[in-house]
Amino acid sequence: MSKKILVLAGDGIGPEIVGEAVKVIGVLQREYGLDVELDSALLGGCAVDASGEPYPAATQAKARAADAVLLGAVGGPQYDTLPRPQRPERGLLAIRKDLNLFANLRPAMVYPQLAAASSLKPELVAGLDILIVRELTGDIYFGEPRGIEQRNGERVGFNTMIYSESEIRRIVRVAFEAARKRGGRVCSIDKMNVLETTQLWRDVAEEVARDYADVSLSHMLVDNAAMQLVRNPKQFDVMVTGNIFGDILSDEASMLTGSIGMLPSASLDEHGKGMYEPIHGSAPDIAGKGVANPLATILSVAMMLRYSLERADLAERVERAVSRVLDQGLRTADIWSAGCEKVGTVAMGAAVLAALAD
Ligand SMILES: NC(=O)c1ccc[n+]([C@@H]2O[C@H](COP(=O)([O-])OP(=O)(O)OC[C@H]3O[C@@H](n4cnc5c(N)ncnc54)[C@H](O)[C@@H]3O)[C@@H](O)[C@H]2O)c1
Ligand SMILES: CC(C)[C@H](C(=O)O)[C@@H](O)C(=O)O
Ligand SMILES: [Mg+2]
Repeated sequence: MSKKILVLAGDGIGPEIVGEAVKVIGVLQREYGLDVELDSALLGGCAVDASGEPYPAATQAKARAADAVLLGAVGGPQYDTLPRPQRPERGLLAIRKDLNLFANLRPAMVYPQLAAASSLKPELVAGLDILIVRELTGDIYFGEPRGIEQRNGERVGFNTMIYSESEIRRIVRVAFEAARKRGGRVCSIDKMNVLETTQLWRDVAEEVARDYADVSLSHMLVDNAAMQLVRNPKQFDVMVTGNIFGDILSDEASMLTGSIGMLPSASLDEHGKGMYEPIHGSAPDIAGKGVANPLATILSVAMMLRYSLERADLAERVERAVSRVLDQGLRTADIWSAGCEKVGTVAMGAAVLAALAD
């Protein structure tokens, strides 16, 4: 039976980059026997515009019924003054929570062709291949109480950082399982010197490690981890951390690879259902200009093929095609360097389509 993919283009550059990724899926369907049905729905600002809600019931029903979801990005300055429940980002958090997508895999890999595009020296990043495993449905993002209120004659803002041991255990297990198939090393990132939540995180990580004699576990405080990522990023194999630290560290790691426009992600539940999206946002500063890099979204399709559609062969085909267009010297503006050919979103997508046959 065909698998169902729900496409949520979202806002800003979302429709531009998702357009190219959907063309890739189309070629895989027509020429490589990928058996999927595509449907689409609204999430984020476009959904607010249409229905007043960022995660409408119609989208929820389709998302629950889908085997995998492909998302562009949501948000934009025009929505930043809306009441919080109507903000596009709330829609994104709601779909992650609703589908129980607790395991966010954010690989940061440096393509050899792009080592010079990194903001670090090429020798520091050449060959870099790290996996950030970010918990996605807990932490300060979802903790209650939260709010802004008057206390003693002034406004105070507050959020709650909270993790249960079962939430920590299941994400740390994901990291250990991934490490087993890679370099065999997990570094757990916390702030246990200050925060009780992350003391528990460290304790549970140690407990999980007892079941994985073949994988080594180390710990690092998050401030040091942020520094080590730019000092010597190749020391890491798998990094596992909570929602807020993972958000920040994965954007930092993206620049090691040349551009945030290169980093895909998979957000998975316990059963292999997933949502796939680039880690970047809706990039309002370049939306509508046809210059956004579609490769993170196309590489997110590769992750979907691997994790939700059981087509690792096609995932490799897509990843090879991306590497091939980089070999050809084609670059969107964010990864451009002297001597390369600058192309826009559609031309980059077309080049990947052509390279699929290689
Ligand atoms: N998953 C998501 O949907 C998601 C993620 C992050 C931010 N956002 C939202 O996106 C909006 C903009 O946020 P921001 O500006 O902080 O982050 P952003 O990631 O959208 O943009 C940061 C910078 O990176 C550039 N950039 C991002 N993606 C690119 C691509 N594919 N090609 C070339 N350049 C790219 C942008 O032009 C910008 O200069 C906000 O509303 C934010 O909430 C959404
Ligand atoms: C838009 C925002 C809610 C989101 C997050 O913080 O998780 C984004 O930054 C991401 O990394 O996917
Ligand atoms: Mg982020």
